[in-house]
Amino acid sequence: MEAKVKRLGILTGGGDAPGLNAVIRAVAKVAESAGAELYGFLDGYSGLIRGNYRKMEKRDISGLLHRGGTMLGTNNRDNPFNFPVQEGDEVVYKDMSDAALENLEKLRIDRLVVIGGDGSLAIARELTRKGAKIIGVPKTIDNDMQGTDQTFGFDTAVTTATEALDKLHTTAESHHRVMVLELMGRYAGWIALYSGVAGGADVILIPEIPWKMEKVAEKILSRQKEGKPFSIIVVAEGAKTPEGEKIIRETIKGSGDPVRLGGISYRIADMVEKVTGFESRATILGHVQRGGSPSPFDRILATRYGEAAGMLALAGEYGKMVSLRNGIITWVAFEDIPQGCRTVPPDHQLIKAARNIGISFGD
Ligand SMILES: Nc1ncnc2c1ncn2[C@@H]1O[C@H](COP(=O)(O)OP(=O)(O)O)[C@@H](O)[C@H]1O
Ligand SMILES: O=P(O)(O)OC[C@H]1O[C@](O)(COP(=O)(O)O)[C@@H](O)[C@@H]1O
Ligand SMILES: [Mg+2]
Repeated sequence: MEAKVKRLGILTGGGDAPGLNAVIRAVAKVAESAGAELYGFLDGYSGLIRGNYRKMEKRDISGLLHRGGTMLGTNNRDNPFNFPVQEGDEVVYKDMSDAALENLEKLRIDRLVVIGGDGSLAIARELTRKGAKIIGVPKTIDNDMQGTDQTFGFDTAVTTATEALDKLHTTAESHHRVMVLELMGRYAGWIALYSGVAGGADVILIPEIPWKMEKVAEKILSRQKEGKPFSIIVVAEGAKTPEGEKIIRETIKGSGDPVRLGGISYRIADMVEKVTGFESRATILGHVQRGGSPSPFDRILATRYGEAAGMLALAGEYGKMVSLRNGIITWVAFEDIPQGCRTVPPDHQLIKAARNIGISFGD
């Protein structure tokens, strides 16, 4: 293929997700076969603003497919429109988007591939309005992005969470306990729902479905009556308490979305002990869900996304995000991507199926 475009840039933004390296590899391979150069910006948008980059050579992309994380580094704080700058003893937040655009121009980067979640791609959309020519690739373990049916990283996170559930099962059964597993996902319950079903949870609590302690206790006690004096509860970090409170672990100064959720599982374990008399323990699985080698599904999805993004960029397209629709890779214009996070519809088919096989959602 003879490319219109001769020099591509690439960066990864937001929390890392298994499959980032597989996307980078696919973009690099299509660029190489079209005779185009590829420049990788380091640590997300901060590399673009500060001009920290590396030219990607053939040797850089070998051995990448199965590697977790991102070889380029990433960052889930920095926003070019509100970027921390040291002024004397003080850190002040400034609009540094012009510096980002100037670096693209200085390096004569024709098209930039941004691999990121809703936050990083919202920034990409703003930069596009200012003249940057960007192709987006949807990433996040949370699977909460609008404009696509699935993000890469989700399948691996679900696999990791399912393995954790299998392990919690044996100890729950041995000790006749209720084990509560808290999973990531921010304001969406996708990881909790999918791994809860895959791991045989008895109760799944997600932000999308308000729940009551009595209903959770009912499920635990009915299992006890059936001769199963142990239970597994999966809870999404974004699930609220029955009183509607979301549990925040910390707020990160300067971040566009400063809230970091965490801790609901401890509240639930305490309530379960009080209400049912069962001994209960909480586990927060945490960043293990973001790490490790991508599953075959994620390697394939990431490769398909990377190939499509590279081809679009090389053809001179921009202002588009690659997307998966009904098993087909396609694209969606940035301005046609609905705002906000894609949460689990409470009437999702998997929720119905889960209810029909006896899983409680606490409602
Ligand atoms: N809705 C938003 N609009 C604009 N910028 C955002 C938004 N949400 C987050 N950001 C910025 O985007 C960066 C990346 O967002 P984050 O949610 O951490 O990762 P991701 O790209 O995976 O969604 C954050 O540092 C934050 O500054
Ligand atoms: O790494 P941090 O700053 O603790 O952030 C944790 C958050 O990032 C995630 O792991 C991934 O979210 P993003 O893909 O939007 O970055 C969330 O599930 C979690 O709430
Ligand atoms: Mg996000």
